[in-house]
Amino acid sequence: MEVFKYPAKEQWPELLKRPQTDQEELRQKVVQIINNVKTQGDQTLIQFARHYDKVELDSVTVSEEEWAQASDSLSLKLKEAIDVARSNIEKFHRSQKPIENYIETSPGVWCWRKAVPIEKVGLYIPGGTAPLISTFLMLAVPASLAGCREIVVCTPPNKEASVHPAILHIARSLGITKVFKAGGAQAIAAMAYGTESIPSVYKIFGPGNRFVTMAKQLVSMDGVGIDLPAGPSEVTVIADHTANADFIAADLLSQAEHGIDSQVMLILTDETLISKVQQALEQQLQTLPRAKTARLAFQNSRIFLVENSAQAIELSNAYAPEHLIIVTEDAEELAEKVVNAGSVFIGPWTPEAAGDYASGTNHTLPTHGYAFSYSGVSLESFMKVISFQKISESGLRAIGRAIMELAEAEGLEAHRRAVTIRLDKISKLLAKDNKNGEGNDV
Ligand SMILES: NC(=O)c1ccc[n+]([C@@H]2O[C@H](COP(=O)([O-])OP(=O)(O)OC[C@H]3O[C@@H](n4cnc5c(N)ncnc54)[C@H](O)[C@@H]3O)[C@@H](O)[C@H]2O)c1
Ligand SMILES: N[C@H](CO)Cc1c[nH]c[nH+]1
Ligand SMILES: [Zn+2]
Repeated sequence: MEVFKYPAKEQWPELLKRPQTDQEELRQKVVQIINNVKTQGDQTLIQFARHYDKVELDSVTVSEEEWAQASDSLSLKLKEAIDVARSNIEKFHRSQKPIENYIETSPGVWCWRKAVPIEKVGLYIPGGTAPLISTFLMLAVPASLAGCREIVVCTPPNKEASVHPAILHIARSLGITKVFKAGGAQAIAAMAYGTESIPSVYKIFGPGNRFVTMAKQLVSMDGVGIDLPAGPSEVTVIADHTANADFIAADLLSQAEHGIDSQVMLILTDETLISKVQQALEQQLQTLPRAKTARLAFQNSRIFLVENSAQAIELSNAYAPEHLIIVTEDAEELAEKVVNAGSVFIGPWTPEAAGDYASGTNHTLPTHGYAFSYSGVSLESFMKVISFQKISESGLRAIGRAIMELAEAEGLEAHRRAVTIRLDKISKLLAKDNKNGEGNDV
């Protein structure tokens, strides 16, 4: 990892750049894949599985036998780990249930919102280099809690031309039956437009590589909802003299091992940590199975030495990392100053891996600078909030003038008349009541 000592602010934009890819070339490739799926459906999925996943599929559907064997093939330890993670994810996401506020904005004018589940959702579970069982929990648990009626799942087939049994085990426990063997951009297209086997959905969720992320962005232009651009993983660590170099190295490696396009950043206020972390990284890489991938990811990654924690947080906010770990004396205070990040991990005992798997927060998070404007997946992501209003006659009289004035200013006469026609009617009714001696307000 290249080291930058006290970089001047003008250099920050260049130093904080994400790994670049030729977006136009990528877009053209993905458009082609999407078009193939639109015209040839399942056949394209089977062809791409042969080409990219190196497996021969008869069908993209999971067989009865695969479903039946899934749970038995898992160890008890893995099942227990899944239960712990699921329980915490459920607790945290259940607490996100939107509150329905019933507000009287003016006398007689009532406004409220109601959250309803999105009826049909598609979950993409990455599986190119690792079967992300945890991503399935992160998406399927809130989708179920939200009450989505139809949950469609796509994940690349593994070497056995099947789906990881843990995914099937979790699916069964949540009552999800529509799991398909399809990966990459073609899976996104299948869930957006439908194929013979895969139903189309209203909104697609899930992280993935650049092909998946580009496909989500392209189908979103065609009216299909997407959660967020959740691409190659990132972590930034802010550390001072109190931090443990071995812990820092482990956390940096945990994201670098995801893929060669991952990016990890280390911001230090203590110069002596630079060599300590570098040594720890080298030592841990010796026994890391995915060391080759991590080393390549380090080519995109950087170490910054800054003067104090205020500068550290400013630099991190200017980068907007997917994950931010803060291990400084004033970690909680610094965490208060975070304005751009997907998820924050405070103190030495909070590894980023905890959020990846089992603390309860969602790990589907914005990358590539999207944390400037996007949040990670939550329970609300699986819901739409519909606004309602009800106005009484007196309520319309109270706000009618404002509506008419604004409509007139916009030159939209029909809008103005939609109010005048009612106010005229109210006036006539009032006049009639007065004549009859009742004089009630309406
Ligand atoms: N941001 C987040 O919240 C988050 C969460 C988990 C994982 N991730 C990221 O998700 C990514 C997962 O990537 P992955 O590759 O392991 O799995 P993936 O499932 O996203 O992609 C694998 C599929 O990509 C397609 N593909 C591979 N090479 C291709 C090519 N040259 N042209 C067209 N299509 C091709 C194949 O169909 C393959 O099945 C990683 O970058 C990881 O960091 C992000
Ligand atoms: N760190 C990834 C999100 O960027 C999520 C993940 C899944 N499994 C392990 N990690
Ligand atoms: Zn991870």
